[in-house]
Amino acid sequence: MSETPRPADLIVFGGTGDLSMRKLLPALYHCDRDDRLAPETRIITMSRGGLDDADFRGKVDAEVRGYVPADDHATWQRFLGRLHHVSIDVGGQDTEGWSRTARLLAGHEERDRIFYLASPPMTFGPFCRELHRAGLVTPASRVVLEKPLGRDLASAQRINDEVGAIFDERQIYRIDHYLGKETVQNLLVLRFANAFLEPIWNSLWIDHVQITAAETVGTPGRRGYYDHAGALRDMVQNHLLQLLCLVAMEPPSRNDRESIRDEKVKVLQSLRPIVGGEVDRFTVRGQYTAGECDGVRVPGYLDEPDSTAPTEASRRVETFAAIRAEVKNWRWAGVPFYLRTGKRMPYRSTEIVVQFKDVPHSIFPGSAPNRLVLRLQPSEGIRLHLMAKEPGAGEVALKPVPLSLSFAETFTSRVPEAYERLLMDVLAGNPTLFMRRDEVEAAWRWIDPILHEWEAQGAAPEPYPAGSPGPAGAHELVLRSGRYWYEDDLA
Ligand SMILES: NC(=O)C1=CN([C@@H]2O[C@H](COP(=O)(O)OP(=O)(O)OC[C@H]3O[C@@H](n4cnc5c(N)ncnc54)[C@H](OP(=O)(O)O)[C@@H]3O)[C@@H](O)[C@H]2O)C=CC1
Ligand SMILES: O=C1O[C@H](COP(=O)(O)O)[C@@H](O)[C@H](O)[C@H]1O
Repeated sequence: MSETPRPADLIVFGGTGDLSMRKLLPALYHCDRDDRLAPETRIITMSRGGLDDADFRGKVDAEVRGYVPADDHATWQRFLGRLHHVSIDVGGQDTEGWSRTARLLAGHEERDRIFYLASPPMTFGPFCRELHRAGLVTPASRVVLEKPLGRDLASAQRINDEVGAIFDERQIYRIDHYLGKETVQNLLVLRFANAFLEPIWNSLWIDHVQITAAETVGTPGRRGYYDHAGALRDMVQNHLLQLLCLVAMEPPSRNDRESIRDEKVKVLQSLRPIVGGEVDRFTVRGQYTAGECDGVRVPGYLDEPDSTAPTEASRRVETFAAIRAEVKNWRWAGVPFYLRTGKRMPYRSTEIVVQFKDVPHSIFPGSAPNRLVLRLQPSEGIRLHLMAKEPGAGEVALKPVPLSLSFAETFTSRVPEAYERLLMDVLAGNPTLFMRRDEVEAAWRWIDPILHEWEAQGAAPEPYPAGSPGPAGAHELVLRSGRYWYEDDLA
């Protein structure tokens, strides 16, 4: 039986940004529609845009409507009624914004108070300090920090210190929305609730692993954020490394937040550092130029529509990154983990491909190694590529055939968006699927030398046309060891 939701005030800092409009507000609407928000729960958003409640509701009505089902007018109106907006310039000595926030929150100190920081990471410290100064942190407060936490190890440590000066670690929820995706949670179930995989889940049987997060979207309107992030900080440091951890981790002793997080940290600490001259051999960076994506002609990164003009930072930022990583431990010695992510790729797909080794001695011509594909999105599912005999008499002819599990076909209930799950976990005070400080910092420790080398070189990334599967260097990265990317699983 589901618990009755408790009334809460959810304060979303960065409430007019891309994340809020595309993901958070649609997810909250779905929660509302499923009666998972208490009637009194309010969503108070903040930005510098000078909007009031009515302006903001109008903006959401116009912009978020496209991301949610248009079937329930009454629920939509109820949802709009929960929204409030405070115009505030954090870090800009804005006292009026904080006074208005205090007036809105006054009298509701007993409620759960969630501060969701959906804003650039450099605003996290100032926001927490100003929040504390305004006297708005209650014992029932929690703070959610979006990724990437900082832009390198030093800034991540500083932000962790700054936020930690105001909130206890138990009140801090470091979000990586990939951990809320159904297939990602299913990866743990697949590995640790089935006996057959564990004996072959190692370097004796596995040749290599590919983790791809390909997007068709570009970065229109996000130059302010993206020029200072790039694909390595935006996707690899967090989402892709989290996926790598879940594939590579040892079986935890319990399904609880500390046991799982302990095992993930061990993987991050076992990653072989990529330093100095190795960076050119083991990493690739690209930036999209104009091309055709999803059948539409789109501009290159530098010509994306934005309120600010491209700068030198825009020219150097990567919208595609690929890395050959290695986990230096007994289980994974010699097994490359290829990671890649890119904007304006030919398809939207996030997949983990586990490529097994070939049979030690083949008695049939045309055999190919088995491959396990975990598809995170779209159409979540698991596929195992096996060899089978083509029916017929005469010579045995082999054919690779997939054994497929589609979640949509197997389970009738709607697969919730990752943010729905995670927002509900924050409201319920459950931090299991959130990252611990040492985990985030261990990821930065591995990423830092790559960033430093790229920055020291100062070179522009390799161009690739929008709608293509990334720069030529990405193919050379895998080809050097006689491998290739599995595009056919993704398309
Ligand atoms: N977009 C996405 O799909 C995802 C984004 N994220 C993370 O979420 C964060 C935000 O990303 P995104 O939404 O794309 O960024 P945007 O640039 O689109 O939005 C940033 C938001 O923060 C507000 N803001 C920035 N500085 C201040 C300030 N000093 N005072 C008040 N408000 C401020 C902006 O409002 P205004 O400028 O009007 O003040 C805007 O609402 C980033 O850390 C990103 O990594 C994480 C997962 C997915
Ligand atoms: O964190 C981010 O994720 C999105 C991709 O998320 P997905 O759930 O659609 O795979 C990405 O577009 C964005 O740049 C990044 O900040």
